[in-house]
Amino acid sequence: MAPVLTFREVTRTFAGAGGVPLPVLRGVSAELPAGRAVAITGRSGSGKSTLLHLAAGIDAPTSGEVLLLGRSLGALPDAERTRARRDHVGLVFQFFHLLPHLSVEDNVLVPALVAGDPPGGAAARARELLERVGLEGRAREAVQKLSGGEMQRVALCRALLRRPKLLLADEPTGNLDEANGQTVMDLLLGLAREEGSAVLYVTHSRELAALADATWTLHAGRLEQGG
Ligand SMILES: Nc1ncnc2c1ncn2[C@@H]1O[C@H](COP(=O)(O)OP(=O)(O)OP(=O)(O)O)[C@@H](O)[C@H]1O
Repeated sequence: MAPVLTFREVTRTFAGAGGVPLPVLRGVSAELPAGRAVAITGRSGSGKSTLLHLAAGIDAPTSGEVLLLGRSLGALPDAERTRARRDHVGLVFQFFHLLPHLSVEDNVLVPALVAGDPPGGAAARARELLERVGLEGRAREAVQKLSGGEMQRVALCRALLRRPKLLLADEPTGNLDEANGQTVMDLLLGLAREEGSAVLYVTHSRELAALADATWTLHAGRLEQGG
């Protein structure tokens, strides 16, 4: 079985100040097998978010390949790349990116709406996920009334709604206090494990990185793998 995610000799160079090339990733190769959780660590500016954006197909490598379930994202036509992302990748961000005026439940349902899934099945799945994160009683409330930790739990349900093979999270606890961050991280990893989703998450916290099965540390454009 192909790994969920493969980086093959990936480089990413940006145009830096004054147009000077800024090589952020200098040849990164790594594989994320199904069901594994990996934490990306490294100093500020080491390329953690860049790596995550490449995994999501939001950004493209300067050279090398990113493969999702064995298919090279760069080789896919735009529409197929979008579909691959929609069908197989769930995203969780630091600032939640929820639609403030919609209800909790409708926020969770957005990916099903975008994909044109049958509404009945999606609604049942949304309720099941909200129950698992302890928000079943809040389903009809406007999401903007929730606390930060609650909002991130909603965002987690949204990301998992369509049973993605890959869950990507960019500092999912970066905007939460320590206790809320721990709760969200426990839920994120616990639910992903139950669902069989592989997880790649960026964190600055050593404690939260230690919850993963492995760590990938970025340093000087290279990736070091740790147990
Ligand atoms: N679109 C872009 N254009 C130019 N430079 C960029 C772009 N995106 C990222 N960079 C640069 O690439 C480097 C790595 O950025 P990235 O956001 O991946 O780092 P990070 O490790 O996630 O940092 P942090 O921990 O501070 O969030 C930084 O120097 C950043 O300024």
